[in-house]
Amino acid sequence: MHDNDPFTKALSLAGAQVFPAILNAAVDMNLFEIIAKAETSLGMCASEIASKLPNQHSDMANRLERMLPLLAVHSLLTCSIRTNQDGDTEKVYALSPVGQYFTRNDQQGSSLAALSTLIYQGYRNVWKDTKDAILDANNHNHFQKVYGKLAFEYMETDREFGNLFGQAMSQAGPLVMKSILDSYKGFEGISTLVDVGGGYGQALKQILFHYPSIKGINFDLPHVVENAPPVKGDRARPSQKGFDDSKFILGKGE
Ligand SMILES: C[S@@+](CC[C@H](N)C(=O)[O-])C[C@H]1O[C@@H](n2cnc3c(N)ncnc32)[C@H](O)[C@@H]1O
Repeated sequence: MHDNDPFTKALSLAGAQVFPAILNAAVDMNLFEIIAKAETSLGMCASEIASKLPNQHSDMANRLERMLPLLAVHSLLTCSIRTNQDGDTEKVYALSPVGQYFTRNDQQGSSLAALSTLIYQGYRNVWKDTKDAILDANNHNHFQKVYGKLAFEYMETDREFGNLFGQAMSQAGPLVMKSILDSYKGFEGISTLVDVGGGYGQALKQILFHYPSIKGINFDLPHVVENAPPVKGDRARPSQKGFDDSKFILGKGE
């Protein structure tokens, strides 16, 4: 059987739920952060990774050895063979350029980890009845049907979900904004910029960092603004290119 053989492809799709579950477990267990700190570029073997986990048991490395190849098949890790001093070989795993996006190792602490947790765990009740969202003619907002409220109203009552949403947006957003700022020049010449629905204000902070003369107003719902982590700037050197947080204002919507 070949990889592109229809039965092989169909069989792998029949088990398609396994990969999101393993990716979610890897994010929850901080595996990408652990592997990112490997001492050599070749990476770490399963028992070395297991030794860094807070939970220890004798089968841990063996269980990791069953999940790490799946992450490698999906290009999140690289896998190579290391020969030890005694001549034994073992598999070692390192972070790939794709896997880097699931760590928070860049300067802004941006990452796709919280976004994947939001989509897998945060929305788990929404996924259960997906077909209902299609078949029920009266279902115009599936989130509202499942939770009894519109998404942003619900987030005000379920702070855990609201915080996860806020983290997902503020950690993933900068990765997109970085490319926008590289090519889009429409912010040039603006004196005041209002980000309506700006969440925790990370996107606005990035724009103000590139355009220090802009005054920014981050506008969002009161509970979002109240929970936003403080935005720290570069007040000591406001005339230099950088982010001056005296120009950053939080606006509360209703
Ligand atoms: C998809 S998120 C965008 C997050 C943000 N732009 C970022 O990059 O992190 C949409 C945002 O709109 C906000 N929002 C929804 N309804 C709002 C309203 N009536 N007034 C102000 N903000 C609102 C939500 O709280 C949420 O933070």
